[in-house]
Amino acid sequence: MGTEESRRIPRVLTVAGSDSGAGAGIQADMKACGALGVYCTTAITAVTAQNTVGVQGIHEVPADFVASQVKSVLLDIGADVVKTGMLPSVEIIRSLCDILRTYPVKGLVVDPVLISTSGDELAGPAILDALRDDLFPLADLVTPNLPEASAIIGGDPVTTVAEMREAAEAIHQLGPRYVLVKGGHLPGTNTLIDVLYDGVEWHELPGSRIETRNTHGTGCTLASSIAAELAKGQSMLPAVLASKRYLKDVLEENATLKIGEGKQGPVNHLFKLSDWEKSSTQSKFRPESLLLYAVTDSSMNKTWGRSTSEAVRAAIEGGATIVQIREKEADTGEFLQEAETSLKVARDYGIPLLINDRIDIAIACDADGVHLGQSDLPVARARAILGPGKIIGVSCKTPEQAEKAWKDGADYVGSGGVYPTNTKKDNKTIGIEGLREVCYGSPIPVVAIGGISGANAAEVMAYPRPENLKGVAVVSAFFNQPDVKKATAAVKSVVEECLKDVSVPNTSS
Ligand SMILES: Nc1ncnc2c1ncn2[C@@H]1O[C@H](COP(=O)(O)OP(=O)(O)OP(=O)(O)O)[C@@H](O)[C@H]1O
Ligand SMILES: Cc1ncc(CO)c(N)n1
Ligand SMILES: [Mg+2]
Repeated sequence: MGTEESRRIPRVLTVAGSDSGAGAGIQADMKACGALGVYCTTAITAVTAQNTVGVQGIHEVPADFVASQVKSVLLDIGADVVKTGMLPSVEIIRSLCDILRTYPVKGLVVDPVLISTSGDELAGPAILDALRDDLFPLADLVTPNLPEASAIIGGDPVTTVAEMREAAEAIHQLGPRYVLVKGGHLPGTNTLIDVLYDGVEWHELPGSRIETRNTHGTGCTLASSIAAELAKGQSMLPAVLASKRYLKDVLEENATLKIGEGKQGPVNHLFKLSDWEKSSTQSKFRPESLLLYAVTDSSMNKTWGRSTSEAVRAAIEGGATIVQIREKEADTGEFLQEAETSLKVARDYGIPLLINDRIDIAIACDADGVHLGQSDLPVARARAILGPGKIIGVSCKTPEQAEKAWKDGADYVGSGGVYPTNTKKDNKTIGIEGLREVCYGSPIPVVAIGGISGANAAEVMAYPRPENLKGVAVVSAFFNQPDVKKATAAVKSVVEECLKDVSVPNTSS
């Protein structure tokens, strides 16, 4: 091994149940620890079938196998802190206590999971005695919710802060160093208080109630994030406060998130890692954007005395849903300049703009992607350079080319020339039949290109058409015209008619 000091990471071992809905249980613990930079190992005590409606089933893991999981972790990876969640049998509790006496850890956080926030029972009354007699005396912290606190102290109601304080004191008598009675179930108040008791002092820790359905797993999350903070070396009160801050962020950021149809959505622990809608790992490509694809041509723009960006604006105002800057004559500086001004226009309208062939230009102006021909940079290399967040289209004349484009990471295929065209020299015409063969052989969406205009767009897009044929790409019929906006709108109305027409079979094919 090199002389380099090996890096350490705080470790938590969670001994808990699996929540198939992933808002609570083992899944919550792993995600919360991950979000807080702590390595979380697991010993699964039960597998539950759960969702946002409630608990549909529980399958207990035999106590000896829970013990094996715990030992496998402690004897190799080790743990700074152990956190317990759902412990569905007395045998599991007792075998865990035996192990913890043999292999002591720095901290033990016990979330006495009896009843989930959805009100479903997760552990029967027999568990209570084992928790009280065996596990609590070993615990640094016990974190009951209000129903659990009530059950632990024998059933007296715990629905006010005063009763929470009394319950915390009574539970502290059972042996844990600290007790945190969680106030998420406090009725009719906008301020939720958690009460932390250390045997001498009560800390009433307030938090505003956040209006959200996504509270399934709040207790597990609080307990495991406290375990994570303790594993980092925090003392108890700062660890609890840091965890409450984390949970507050999670609940606030995901207040309106919709997961599941039930009353209780899950906690979304890892929201900070990436916002899927913005993250660069999420392709921006939407197949429906291929409906009306405007491909610019600088020689036509010169003929009609308009700049590329003026042509782009007119096409978008006429209804173009995606734009490609195709420049075969200009030098790189001119091309980049055209691309940048056109990109500003496209961004104003929220329309994706791709660059034809030139991946360097696409990168330089941060375009939404590139469209590559068969003789351009190989698609796999372009994908490796551009990453997953950019759109890549590929010109294909055969189903084999389409399948290869897909395998190499393309988002869509441009297939043609469907009709003879002047805008691409020596371009083989494949016709409607050739286009359909490519569509049937392509796993990814297809846009038709080549000589398409208002006069023949219906033939291309008429129903029935291949499901993945998403639109038409047009050059001359848009840009070799006195009024680009009008010309674009004319083709758009033909195509949109075809989309509406899903009943009458196309008679011309
Ligand atoms: N709507 C909410 N807004 C803000 N904080 C909340 C809300 N609901 C719960 N909390 C907080 O979440 C933490 C967990 O409390 P709660 O009573 O929900 O635990 P629990 O019932 O064990 O949760 P679960 O069983 O779903 O894991 C507490 O700090 C509580 O104040
Ligand atoms: C498996 C599991 N553990 C804990 C909770 C706490 O709510 C839950 N709902 N499910
Ligand atoms: Mg709970």
